[in-house]
Amino acid sequence: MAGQRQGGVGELSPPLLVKIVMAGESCVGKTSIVRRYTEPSGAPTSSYLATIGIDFKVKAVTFHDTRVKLQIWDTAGQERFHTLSTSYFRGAQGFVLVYDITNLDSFHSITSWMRDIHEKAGDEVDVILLGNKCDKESERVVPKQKGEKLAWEHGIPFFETSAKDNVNIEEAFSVLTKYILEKNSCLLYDLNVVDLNESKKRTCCAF
Ligand SMILES: Nc1nc2c(ncn2[C@@H]2O[C@H](COP(=O)(O)OP(=O)(O)OP(=O)(O)O)[C@@H](O)[C@H]2O)c(=O)[nH]1
Repeated sequence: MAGQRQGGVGELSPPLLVKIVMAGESCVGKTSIVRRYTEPSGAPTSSYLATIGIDFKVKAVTFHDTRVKLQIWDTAGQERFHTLSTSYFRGAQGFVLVYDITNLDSFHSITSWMRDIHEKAGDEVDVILLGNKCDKESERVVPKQKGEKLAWEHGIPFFETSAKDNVNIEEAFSVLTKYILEKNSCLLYDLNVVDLNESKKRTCCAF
């Protein structure tokens, strides 16, 4: 059980570090989703500002008494940043793969993004698929069933989300975190600057 393992709140152990990477085409809403999840008043602004290169945010969560520090890397979806963006895939434990329900190309590109993820981060990483902008129902071109089918084919969870209306954002990250922690993979404790030698040690989760 997560509550009985080291890393529990009561023991004041350092949090586990989990690296999550946002992936998907430009303008699908990756930055807006990260902002909505990590900032208290994280509603997206109506003006679009493309991510240049890479950005990251940190969010501390407690999961079944285990403290977790989510390091969320927000990559740029523009083609010219593709090599840079995918270079950050290595070492990630989880991916939030996003398309826009009003943009068919962004949906069709998901298979290629999945290939990139497995090529760079291995087959064991956890991925969730998000069909974002579900508040724009009148402009929808990707039926929900198509998203569900694609996710089913890849064996990954699926949510339709709205960063604008805050629909399913918390739920999506919560499911991804749960999957990562349950996988019993080796995660690092975030010892920060307390003891640099200790922080290099790998510690296996014992769920
Ligand atoms: N209606 C609606 N608009 C959204 C939603 N999420 C994002 N947007 C808008 O979509 C545009 C692009 O959002 P971003 O979050 O910058 O997209 P991105 O995927 O990070 O784009 P890149 O940085 O180019 O990769 C912005 O104008 C947002 O306000 C949503 O859920 N609903």
